[in-house]
Amino acid sequence: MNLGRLNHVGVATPSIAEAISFWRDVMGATSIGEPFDLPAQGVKVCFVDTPPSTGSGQATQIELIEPLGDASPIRAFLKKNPAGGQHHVCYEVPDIHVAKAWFEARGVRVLGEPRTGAHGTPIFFLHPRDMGGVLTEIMETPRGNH
Ligand SMILES: CC[C@H](C(=O)O)C(=O)SCCNC(=O)CCNC(=O)[C@H](O)C(C)(C)COP(=O)(O)OP(=O)(O)OC[C@H]1O[C@@H](n2cnc3c(N)ncnc32)[C@H](O)[C@@H]1OP(=O)(O)O
Ligand SMILES: [Co+2]
Repeated sequence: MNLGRLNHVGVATPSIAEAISFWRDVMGATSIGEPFDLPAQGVKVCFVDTPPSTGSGQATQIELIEPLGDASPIRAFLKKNPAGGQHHVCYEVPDIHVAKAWFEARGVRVLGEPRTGAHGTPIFFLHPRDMGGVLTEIMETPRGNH
């Protein structure tokens, strides 16, 4: 399995609207996307892109997520962390099925089957207890970005 780049850091928030003001006014972010709903994943999402250092690399991304619906998987997290907080990290891989088999063969709990994530490619999550306490998302690299 070829582990790829860190695609995004997921930050849970009770209010994407308030988080956008913070990232714009306090953090000085200039590339803030339009929030969009992902009902199948139980979240409202908004991407905040931070530019690459001059002349090198790719932008980094904060993925703001707000609960959508009663069954949202982040409601329990926000109950423990009412102001929100760093929720997960996401790495890219070239092939989601090869990656799933890789982690399963190493006894890491894969949470559910691959499904389409916020970037439009297949994703799955790895249980934080098997990942040093870090909820980890694995996503297939968008075509054209290989
Ligand atoms: C997919 C769309 C988008 C994208 O990028 O494409 C997203 O990223 S959406 C992100 C939201 N979706 C998910 O998080 C789905 C995966 N998450 C889950 O399945 C659950 O949240 C799970 C299983 C990680 C935790 O479930 P729950 O909170 O209901 O259970 P517990 O409270 O009992 O937690 C069990 C255990 O895990 C620890 N925990 C929970 N959340 C986190 C976290 N974000 N980071 C680190 N650790 C976490 C919790 O403290 C418990 O640990 P314990 O030692 O037992 O106290
Ligand atoms: Co994510």
